Amino acid sequence: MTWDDPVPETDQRLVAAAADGEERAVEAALRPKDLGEFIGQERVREQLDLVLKAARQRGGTADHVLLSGAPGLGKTTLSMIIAAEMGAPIRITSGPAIQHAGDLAAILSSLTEGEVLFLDEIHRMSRPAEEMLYMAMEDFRVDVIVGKGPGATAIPLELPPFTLVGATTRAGLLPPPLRDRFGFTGHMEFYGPAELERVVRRSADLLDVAIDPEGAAEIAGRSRGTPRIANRLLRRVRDYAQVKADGAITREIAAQALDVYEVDLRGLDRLDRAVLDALLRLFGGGPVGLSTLAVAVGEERETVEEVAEPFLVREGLLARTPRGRIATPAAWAHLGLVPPQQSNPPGQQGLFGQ
Ligand SMILES: Nc1ncnc2c1ncn2[C@@H]1O[C@H](COP(=O)(O)OP(=O)(O)OP(=O)(O)O)[C@@H](O)[C@H]1O
Repeated sequence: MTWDDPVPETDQRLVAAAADGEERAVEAALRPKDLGEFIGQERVREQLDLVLKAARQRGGTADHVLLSGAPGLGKTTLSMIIAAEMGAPIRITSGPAIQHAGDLAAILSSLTEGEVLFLDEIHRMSRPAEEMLYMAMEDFRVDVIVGKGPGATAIPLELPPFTLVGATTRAGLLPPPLRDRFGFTGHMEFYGPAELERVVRRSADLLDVAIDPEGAAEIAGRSRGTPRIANRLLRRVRDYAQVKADGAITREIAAQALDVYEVDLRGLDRLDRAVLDALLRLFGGGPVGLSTLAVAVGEERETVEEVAEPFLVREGLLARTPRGRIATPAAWAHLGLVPPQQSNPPGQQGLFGQ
């Protein structure tokens, strides 16, 4: 596997959606092996099931598949399931690992018939590689350039039919000619609490950890809609249950453990809460500029903007406005604080109606 990029420090948080190589190795044991085992994502699952069944009935290779969605929602898992359902081997690489068109040519020319090529972070591939991929996807052919300058010649190379599974967190960044060459695009959504609870119970089963439904629900509720985070929290709660109790996970044990790890009931961690806390206590709920907020929290501007804010916005706790960041009523409620009295004329909803 080539997930070569180092995970930034801020992504080493317990609630980060990204994973490093070590974690991916641990995750391998928890991956569902077929579509029936894959929890949630009903629509994508159903559509993919049809695509794969039809390809199998025709005795051919499945169409190229593009999976988009946030990290940790199961794109890699689905690509492995596609290969398994087609009875085909899978090759895994990523956009950033393909710097030159030659890197891609080497991979493509070594594929066997029907093989699945999983290209993670496909939006981060180099432009020449991307252009080579167009032809490979459409005509199962690449032009290998031999030599340099005016004497360079293109030698056409036939490829066996293969299925490309591209994964991206940013479907909008893909050039339309690339997007159009996928026969099927599946958009992965964040998971609901009931689905995450199933993920936790299934993983606990595989890890041979006793957990009751309330314990699973407690972990699910703090997992930010993301199976990867649910599995990671489960592993930390398992440690706690083993050291501090009899190993079994109940609601109480899960809550105690996640309090120790500073992951709150809604899945906010220390950084998220620090941002909200500063916004509410120091700036009365805003509006306040991003730079000022970052200084108040003692973090880089980018950290606040790219690491903390997306989840706070998604949760409806913070809003980005042209005049600065503002807290929503839910943010006051979440931190157990009372918004300051407003002196606005009747009909205006305080800070939020401005
Ligand atoms: N639907 C699901 N049911 C059960 N477990 C799941 C599901 N989706 C993901 N997981 C688990 O979550 C973890 C992360 O999944 P996966 O690596 O497939 O995510 P990803 O979307 O490819 O992430 P990235 O974008 O970072 O590569 C794995 O351990 C996987 O088993």
